[in-house]
Amino acid sequence: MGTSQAESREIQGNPEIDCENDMKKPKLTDDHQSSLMGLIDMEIQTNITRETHEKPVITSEGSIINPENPAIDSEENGETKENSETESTEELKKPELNEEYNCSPRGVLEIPTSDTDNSTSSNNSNNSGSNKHLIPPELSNGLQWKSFIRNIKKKSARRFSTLPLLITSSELTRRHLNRKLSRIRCDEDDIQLVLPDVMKPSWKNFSQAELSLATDNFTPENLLGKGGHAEVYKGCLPDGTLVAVKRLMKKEKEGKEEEVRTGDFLTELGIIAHVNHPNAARLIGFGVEGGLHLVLQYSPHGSLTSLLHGSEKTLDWKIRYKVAVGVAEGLNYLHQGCHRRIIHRDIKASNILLTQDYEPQISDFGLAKWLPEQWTHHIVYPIEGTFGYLAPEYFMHGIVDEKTDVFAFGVLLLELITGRRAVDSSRQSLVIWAKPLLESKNIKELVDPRLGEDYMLGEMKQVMLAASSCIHHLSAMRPVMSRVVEILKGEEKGTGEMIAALLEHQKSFGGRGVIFDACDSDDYTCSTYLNDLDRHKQLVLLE
Ligand SMILES: Nc1ncnc2c1ncn2[C@@H]1O[C@H](COP(=O)(O)OP(=O)(O)OP(=O)(O)O)[C@@H](O)[C@H]1O
Repeated sequence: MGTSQAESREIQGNPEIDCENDMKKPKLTDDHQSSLMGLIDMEIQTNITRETHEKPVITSEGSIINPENPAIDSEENGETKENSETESTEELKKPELNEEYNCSPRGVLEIPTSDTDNSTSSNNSNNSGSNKHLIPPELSNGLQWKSFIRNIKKKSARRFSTLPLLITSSELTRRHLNRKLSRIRCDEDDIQLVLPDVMKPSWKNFSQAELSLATDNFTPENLLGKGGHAEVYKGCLPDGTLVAVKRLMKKEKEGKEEEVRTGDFLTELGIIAHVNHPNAARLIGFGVEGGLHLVLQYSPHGSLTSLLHGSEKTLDWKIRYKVAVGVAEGLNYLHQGCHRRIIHRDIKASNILLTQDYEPQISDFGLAKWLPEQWTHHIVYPIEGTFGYLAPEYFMHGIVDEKTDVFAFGVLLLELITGRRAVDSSRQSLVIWAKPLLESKNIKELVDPRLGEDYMLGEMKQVMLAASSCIHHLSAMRPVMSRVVEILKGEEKGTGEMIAALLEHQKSFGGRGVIFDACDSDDYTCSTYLNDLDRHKQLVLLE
């Protein structure tokens, strides 16, 4: 999460609640303390239902936007007022829920209540009688925990709207559970998590004292970075492991409601705990005392932004190419290789961290969305992300699918090629600047002058080809990430194979047809897109 980006995020909770339609949703009562992971699960569901705060927001980086969207306003907001936004969304997506996607990433992370709370558990979205879990006594009894729960309960009550539930206990069949889930123990604590077999991590639940010890009491000297709603501190565990402790800030300048920020934070926890790939940030543990904390693997080289744009030293082409391929593989995993289909929604240089050997890791899953298999896309509000990286169908219509990330990845590739920022200090969009040069294959003009001739021409051409196809203004024309990986590695397929791969890909998403895209029509040309982008920029800058 880049500071300016998060600073500009502005969301309002859904003021309209349809409690009567919440029959299947987890009910939280004072007597039934739900678990952290159960709450994460709810967070993910409610995340989908947020309504936009229609005011566009500008940030120091020009990074975030939340523009008024006429199409949305006229067609969907009206409906939202009467019937809830669900219906319009449903109409577009026509989801047919089945057991294959009846639990979200958050769903499988649930830690239901203690044995005495069986009644609540049965209401809980993912619980099944055979999956009882325990909250550690220090959590379930502690004031800290109670106030945390209370806080979230308020939020849950306010923000549950009428989206169809993606997860219900009845939908979780035993066969499904047996096949996909296993119970694991979470470190020494009595937390037991339900997780896919493949993952089996052992997260530690850190006490406040342990986190304070690790970070030297969160001393400013250990501050690694500050986002819009979190601060990240370097820490060292007693066994010498270096970690990054991400702490949710209590207050935010922007006025984003605390409960919404908590939601984003839990979203991040829910997703990050679910991913397991060398090119995705790794969760070591979490803490709930004295606020919400994520404990992550420490990335010694910091973010790609600092290496590419914030350092005197020129970043070698070899590392740039490694980053390009690694991020592509990480995204391909999120989209297709992961247990669930995850759209990151905020791919940008500051969210790519580098390990000791410069292996890139996708981080900051605060905006990520889980997309059910047979849905073509989400329509989301508010339109969050970072200006300069946003696909046209997203910033104009709020449409989110894999191609949203593909576009942002294309912009990231342009940064690696050119050494320029997605939006420079004079608010010039890198996409607008680079498009004509890519089309004319003007390598000399495009390539970062700091690189001189120190790059492999073949690799450079591959990265340029990938960038060019990823930033296509028509989402259907952008390649899927598996193909982007091939292009980057020079394993490009012929046209026939490409079409076959595309059809195969579509089949793998439940036979959906060509991905719906409001911008995908013959009369939506590249120049229309560039005009839109320019107008969009003006809108952001005017605010
Ligand atoms: N695991 C890590 N290892 C090293 N540094 C990290 C790690 N995680 C985060 N950081 C540093 O802290 C900064 C802030 O991280 P984070 O992703 O939480 O915030 P952000 O991206 O700035 O937030 P937002 O974009 O939501 O405003 C990062 O840009 C990075 O420099």
